[in-house]
Amino acid sequence: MQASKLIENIKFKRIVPELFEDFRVSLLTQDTREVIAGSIFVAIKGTRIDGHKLVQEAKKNGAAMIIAQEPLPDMTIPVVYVQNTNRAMAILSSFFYGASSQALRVIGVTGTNGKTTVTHIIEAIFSSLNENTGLIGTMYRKIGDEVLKTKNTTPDIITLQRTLNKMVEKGVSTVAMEVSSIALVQGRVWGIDFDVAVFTNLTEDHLDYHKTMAEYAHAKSLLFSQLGNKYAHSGDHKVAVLNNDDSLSKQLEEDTAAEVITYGIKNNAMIRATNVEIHGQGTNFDLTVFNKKYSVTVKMVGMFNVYNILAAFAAAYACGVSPEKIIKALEQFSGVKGRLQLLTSQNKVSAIVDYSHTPDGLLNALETINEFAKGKVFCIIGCGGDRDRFKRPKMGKIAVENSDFAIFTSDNPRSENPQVIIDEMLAGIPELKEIPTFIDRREAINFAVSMAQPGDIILVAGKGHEDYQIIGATKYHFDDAEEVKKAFELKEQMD
Ligand SMILES: CC(=O)N[C@H]1[C@@H](OP(=O)(O)OP(=O)(O)OC[C@H]2O[C@@H](n3ccc(=O)[nH]c3=O)[C@H](O)[C@@H]2O)O[C@H](CO)[C@@H](O)[C@@H]1O[C@H](C)C(=O)N[C@@H](C)C(=O)N[C@H](CCC(=O)O)C(=O)O
Ligand SMILES: Nc1ncnc2c1ncn2[C@@H]1O[C@H](COP(=O)(O)OP(=O)(O)OP(=O)(O)O)[C@@H](O)[C@H]1O
Ligand SMILES: N[C@H](CCC[C@H](N)C(=O)O)C(=O)O
Ligand SMILES: [Mg+2]
Repeated sequence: MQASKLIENIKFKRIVPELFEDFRVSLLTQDTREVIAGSIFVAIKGTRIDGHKLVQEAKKNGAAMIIAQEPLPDMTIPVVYVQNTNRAMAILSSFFYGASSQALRVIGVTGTNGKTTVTHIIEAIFSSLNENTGLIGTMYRKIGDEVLKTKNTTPDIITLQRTLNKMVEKGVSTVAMEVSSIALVQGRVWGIDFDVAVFTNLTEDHLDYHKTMAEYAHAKSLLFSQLGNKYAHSGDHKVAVLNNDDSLSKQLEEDTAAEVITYGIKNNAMIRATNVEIHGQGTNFDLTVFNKKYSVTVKMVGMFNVYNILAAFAAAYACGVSPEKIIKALEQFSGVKGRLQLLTSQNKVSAIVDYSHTPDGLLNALETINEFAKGKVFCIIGCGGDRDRFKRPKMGKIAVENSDFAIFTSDNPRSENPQVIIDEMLAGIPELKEIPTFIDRREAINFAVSMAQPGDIILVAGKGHEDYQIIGATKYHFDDAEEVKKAFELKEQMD
């Protein structure tokens, strides 16, 4: 695509110099490290770095044009001044990468907990129909069977548009995508044509970023207010999938112009589960789809997973998939790595690796485990550094009150002092209770495994699928499931 043609898509701009030699754009990027000859570099003012300060580096690396919102010294390459480079990046990337979301069925999932799980269930449903699927989220980006690494749960808009473009090339038809509140606020999904928007729940997290629960709720609502504001005649039918048991859904229903489909357990809903029975190996429930009833058995456990299943069911149903086909896929689905992942030692001690890293997530995981635990429940928990501090005392309290034996340790301390994080967790405990604490997560796991007796369950919470631990600025290899297996082996050798 020619540069002149691409920048035509921005209405209000000033080009310096006004007349420039046109060129074929090789790449559109906001990152100097990606720039190649013939690139357009978009200068973004980030939280750490101001891209405007890197324009010389971009030029040195081959950039042929700069998009900026602040005055730059004479550049000798054309500079397009716009009011907001973030918005310009969203517009340009949509045109440069062929507005691929319009050619795909895009299902966006937002909410504090359950996004990764719901997107995986949705992917499994559409794969079972022999569709070529795409998935974008915390763990990876997946194009069919190809797995691509990812930095953020919801990538920046250029990476996102590039990924969707690749999905179209590879024949993907349906994409399940996690949409984080931070991404919504930062405009990382501006211009994405969602077909279905799913809301899981809203509980406390990310208050370091959003400051108040009201702002956090507003961020989530953007996915719904941006959905379905035009009614196309081509059957391009937008649907909002809302959780009737979460009070925010009323607000989201008001925010969207799309048709709404509700799900729930406690309150009446269009898609509803009743008679839920959870046992060690899975869950049974009755599913009412409008007025029709089905009986369902799934391999996943936990009341919260019934919500996740209902959310995914409603999303697929909204796309016209029959209940029978959805149920068949649900019954096959065995869960997501690091979400209530069960490991058992030869001497019958169980460990569950789970990604619960919010107060609500931790409470849900512990409540589920307590439902089927025969022996004692251990809970190994830490809280991430450089993230919401307010959740630390709450998570400490939840761990102590809902397990027989809580052990506090480090999650990803990042730039913070790990002992300070542990002390903030200890501050949430009402009485002066003796809690074993280990800065070293491996030691915490070994300690719990050495203490546990046959029949006991050890919840290793907070890091789920993560195969790293970030201490300071260094990312070390660390995998909870691997560590548990090693600790089990060590114990078996000693016994
Ligand atoms: C606080 C935050 O949200 N930061 C995000 C933000 O980065 P930033 O504003 O700090 O960017 P920056 O590092 O200052 O860089 C500014 C600009 O300079 C450019 N740059 C930078 C360095 C360089 O050498 N060359 C260069 O060109 C960068 O490409 C960027 O355009 O924009 C980046 C691109 O979109 C994101 O990758 C980055 O996410 C960081 C890694 C992060 O940790 N974010 C977390 C808080 C987050 O977004 N989490 C959510 C929710 C998670 C969940 O609940 O599941 C997520 O969606 O991941
Ligand atoms: N619907 C739910 N309600 C409450 N807790 C849940 C729900 N689903 C999952 N959880 C808990 O939250 C943890 C994280 O689940 P999941 O990864 O699906 O959420 P997520 O929204 O993608 O999280 P993240 O914001 O980190 O990407 C799980 O390990 C589980 O303990
Ligand atoms: N998406 C969440 C994941 C938290 C996972 C936890 N292990 C941590 O590092 O705090 C975040 O970035 O806040
Ligand atoms: Mg996720």
